[in-house]
Amino acid sequence: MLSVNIYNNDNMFQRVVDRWWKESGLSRFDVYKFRLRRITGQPPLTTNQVHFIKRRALHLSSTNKRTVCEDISGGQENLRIRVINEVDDTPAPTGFKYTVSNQIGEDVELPSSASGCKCIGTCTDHKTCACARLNYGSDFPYVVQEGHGRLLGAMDVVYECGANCGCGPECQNRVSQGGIKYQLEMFRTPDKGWGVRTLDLIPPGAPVCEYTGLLRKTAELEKVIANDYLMEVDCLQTMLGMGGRQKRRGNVSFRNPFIKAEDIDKDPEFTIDAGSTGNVSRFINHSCDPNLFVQCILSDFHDPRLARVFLVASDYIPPLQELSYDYNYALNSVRGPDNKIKRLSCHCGAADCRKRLY
Ligand SMILES: C[S@@+](CC[C@H](N)C(=O)[O-])C[C@H]1O[C@@H](n2cnc3c(N)ncnc32)[C@H](O)[C@@H]1O
Repeated sequence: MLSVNIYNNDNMFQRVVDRWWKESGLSRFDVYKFRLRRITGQPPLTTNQVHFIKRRALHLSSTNKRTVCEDISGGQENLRIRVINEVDDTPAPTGFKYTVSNQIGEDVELPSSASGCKCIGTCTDHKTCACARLNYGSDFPYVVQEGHGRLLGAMDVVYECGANCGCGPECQNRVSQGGIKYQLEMFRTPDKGWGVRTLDLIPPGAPVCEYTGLLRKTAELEKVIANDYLMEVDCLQTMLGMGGRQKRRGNVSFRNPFIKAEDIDKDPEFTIDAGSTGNVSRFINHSCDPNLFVQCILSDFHDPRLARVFLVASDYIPPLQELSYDYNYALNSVRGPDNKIKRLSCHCGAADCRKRLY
């Protein structure tokens, strides 16, 4: 008989493993799942701090939590994002302006909007939806169940419906649009500053949040003081197999009219700078064994150099688990103002941690 110990606050609960099985995760890793059974006579796995609430699988009440901010978004997100500090006396972060969508830098010119599809209401037929047909496999990239959409797999780029499409906001090809859909919480970590965790169960493929900030030319960033909140928009490089933050299928053909192949630079032309303005994504830490991946999405316009960047669940993420993605820095690639190589130790705690972020 196999049993496991579950720790919740100071309590230890032992459960029998009833059944276990293997599933394929989105990133093609094997995921082992265990169905647990309470031993006869044991108390249920719940404390007075833990409640089950409808779809929101697990929600910690605030009784023994120190809330330092009721909503870091100041009411801008659909769901409030509480900030908790049970570690030290650091107050909620300030010094940045919360923004739910990208701010456009002065020298950045946005392309004109894509023409969009001619569907009405909601797009249902991938053969006739002009946006669906731009995707790998000429299909809709998402499955939508009970109002929640999930990507079928990581893609070089996802084409969603946008501003000039005939369909409306309920369309199944607009899953990333309309703000956050899972309850998130910011919390103070012992060794990584602030971090973000989910209070909901997030299924694999679900877009969790957009990485927002000031969209600026990467070259311009050399003139300003570096910060820890930069995200290069490397959609084009990913599409062309020139690198990029995450492993991709690498099977999307390059057929974008905006850019001539000979003009393409190895380095992304644009970067989202969340140093002074951004959203909850700027607080998501790095892990060498992450539960989110970076996904570029095109909707209103189709220039991949200016794609929107999302963090998407790579697996089931249970309530209270910290969210993380792989920052994917090249080792020794970060230099200080004195031009000396900077090093930053990694505290992600993964079994196969690479020990350094950069
Ligand atoms: C984008 S910010 C993430 C939010 C940050 N923790 C905060 O408090 O604002 C990136 C910075 O967080 C810290 N960080 C993120 N992941 C880390 C990790 N795995 N180990 C150590 N520090 C980490 C590093 O200081 C890094 O430069």
